[in-house]
Amino acid sequence: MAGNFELQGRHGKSRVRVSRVWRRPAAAGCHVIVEWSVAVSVVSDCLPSYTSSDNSAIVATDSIKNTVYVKAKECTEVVSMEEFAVILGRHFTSLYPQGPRWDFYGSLRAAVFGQVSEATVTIVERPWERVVVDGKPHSHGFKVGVEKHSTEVIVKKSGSLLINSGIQGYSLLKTTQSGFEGFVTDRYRLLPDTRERIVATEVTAWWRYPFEHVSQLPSKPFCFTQRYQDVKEVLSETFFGPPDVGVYSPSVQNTLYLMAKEVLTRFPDISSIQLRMPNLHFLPVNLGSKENPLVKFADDVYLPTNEPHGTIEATLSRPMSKL
Ligand SMILES: O=c1[nH]c(=O)c2[nH]c(=O)[nH]c2[nH]1
Repeated sequence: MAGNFELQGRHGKSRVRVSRVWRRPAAAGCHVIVEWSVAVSVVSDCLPSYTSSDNSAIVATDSIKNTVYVKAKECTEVVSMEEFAVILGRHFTSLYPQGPRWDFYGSLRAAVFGQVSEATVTIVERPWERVVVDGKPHSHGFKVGVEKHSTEVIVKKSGSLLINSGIQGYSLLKTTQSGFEGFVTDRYRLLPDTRERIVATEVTAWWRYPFEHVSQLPSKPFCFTQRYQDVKEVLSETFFGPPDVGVYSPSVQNTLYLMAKEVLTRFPDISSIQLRMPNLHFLPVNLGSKENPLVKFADDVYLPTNEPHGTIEATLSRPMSKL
């Protein structure tokens, strides 16, 4: 309580850019590099700093930023961004307070202040990908890819944990095997039924791992990075279908559902997935007049657009356990 009002606050540091290289000896193979943009936000018992000039319980956002670099340094073995986020979350929720503090007059002052009860760590990766030269993966050469892996981890002082991971900017398109027909016909409808169109989207996916307490984290490191690659592959395989014939999509909605279902079917260690798939329309080009039919559309020339676009999203979860 702050006066007659209820006050809640959180603070932290955003866009902390850190890159970590693991230089394995030549015999062990390749160098590994990651580049992460880290945001840390803590809920802490420093309400007096909002309501008065007492900053004694604030963990400075500058110290939060410094911690990111210290922890990156301490990771002598390759870690995934999910593991790194858990390391940071556990650090902030276990280090503070460092024990009771006593003020000048010997009274207990800070035993309860400064406690970080919760830390949210968000990381977005810049997708450096190993280059291939002469058909061989390069030991220390990288180029930037497109779609981005990210994670959001929430750790509470109790050890309660939430790990979400995701993909952003995953652009997919197919030139056929897509249609849209049988939808509502009313006075606003102009769109004809079609069984032949381009479908293009930029997938944003978020999925949740089932580890709900730090004690449930697998002791043998679970490879979150590999799971990210797996999910990406399953999403694209389901979107496109087999290379030679593809798979017919009756709507973005149906394709989205099948993509989400395939992820949950293939990966028991994912408890739910949210997909956002904007429908980025490729409009048929018809130009001309009665006298001068300049361009007549024959499934060949399109006007690519992203404004306006359809917005289609859904979340698919496993049923809650009845236990
Ligand atoms: O796959 C689609 N779903 C829609 O909901 C929709 N609406 C629209 O105009 N075109 C499409 N396509």
